[in-house]
Amino acid sequence: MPETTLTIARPDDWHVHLRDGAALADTVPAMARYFGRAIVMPNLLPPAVTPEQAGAYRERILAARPAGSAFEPLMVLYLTEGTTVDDIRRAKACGYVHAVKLYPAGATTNSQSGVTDVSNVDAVLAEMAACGMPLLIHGEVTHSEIDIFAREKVFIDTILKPLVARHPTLRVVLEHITTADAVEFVREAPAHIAATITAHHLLFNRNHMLAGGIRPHYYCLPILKHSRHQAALIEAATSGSAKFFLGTDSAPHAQGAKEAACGCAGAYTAHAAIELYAEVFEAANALDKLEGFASHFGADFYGLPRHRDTITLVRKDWTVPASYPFGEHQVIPVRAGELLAWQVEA
Ligand SMILES: NC(=O)N[C@@H](CC(=O)O)C(=O)O
Ligand SMILES: [Zn+2]
Ligand SMILES: [Zn+2]
Repeated sequence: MPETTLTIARPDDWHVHLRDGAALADTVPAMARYFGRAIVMPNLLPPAVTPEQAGAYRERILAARPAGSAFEPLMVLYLTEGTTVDDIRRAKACGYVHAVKLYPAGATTNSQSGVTDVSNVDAVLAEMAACGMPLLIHGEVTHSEIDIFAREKVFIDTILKPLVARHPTLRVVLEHITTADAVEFVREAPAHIAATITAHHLLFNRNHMLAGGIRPHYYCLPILKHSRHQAALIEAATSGSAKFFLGTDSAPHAQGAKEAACGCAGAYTAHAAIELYAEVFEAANALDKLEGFASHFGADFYGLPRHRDTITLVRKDWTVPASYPFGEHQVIPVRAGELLAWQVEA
């Protein structure tokens, strides 16, 4: 008999995009539905590069919370070649900045202010290692001659391995991993090097995006890979290893920006995040491993307390709406119009 309910400690999302402005009225309530905390990505236009800018962004998020919500946004500084050691010290001291994000310049949405050569930020990384500030990494190279499906592996081999060798105590999260190569790198690395895994990279491979028609709502970065990489991610997420934890990378874009001749990268999953992960863990016969992945390992890595309260998932079919409001626009969610098997009890 399949399990019909599952109660787990309240989960957190260790990688999400809430955007800004009018969109916050939609993205923050969606995230606050049952997530206790979220690591909020700083790739705004312009990006949040100082603790003051991150603090102002935090206030805008807090103001968009539904009445009575205890949802806590955990802020991240956007690393640029202008970031100073003093920025890191002030970020550590302010209490609300929990990490610094490395975007290789040109790698993804709003990464144009990112880093062109990581050796230019070594002094800042040394300060982060000294004060225990985690570095979150979008792990892809950007050179036009490198195949898009190889960009994560080439980044690990040519940028990340030398970086962790230069900064052996730096806490690192390789974000939204998509390959067996990333799983292997993280698994073999010391305990202070971890990874987040999205629901969509567990549920889908590149055939879902490209076979039988091109489906722009599956287009995200790093791009969906071969099913053998998907299998490696499922194995890692459901293994019970504390090095792999939940980060949705829910990244909403307006419908028109995705359904375009040159569409934006990003998949929206905040409408059904834990519900989508539950489907993956159930299919892998590993529902007993969902709580560690979703509610324990990320908090432990960031040195934050695990939540004491719980949420309950119920096995009950529901149909995902065709779209959700997104500021002045609409966003098309992952699995729009399709059935999902799990629901979170209100
Ligand atoms: N993942 C994506 O495809 N897009 C993200 C950026 C990112 O996380 O790389 C976004 O901000 O839209
Ligand atoms: Zn990214
Ligand atoms: Zn992201």
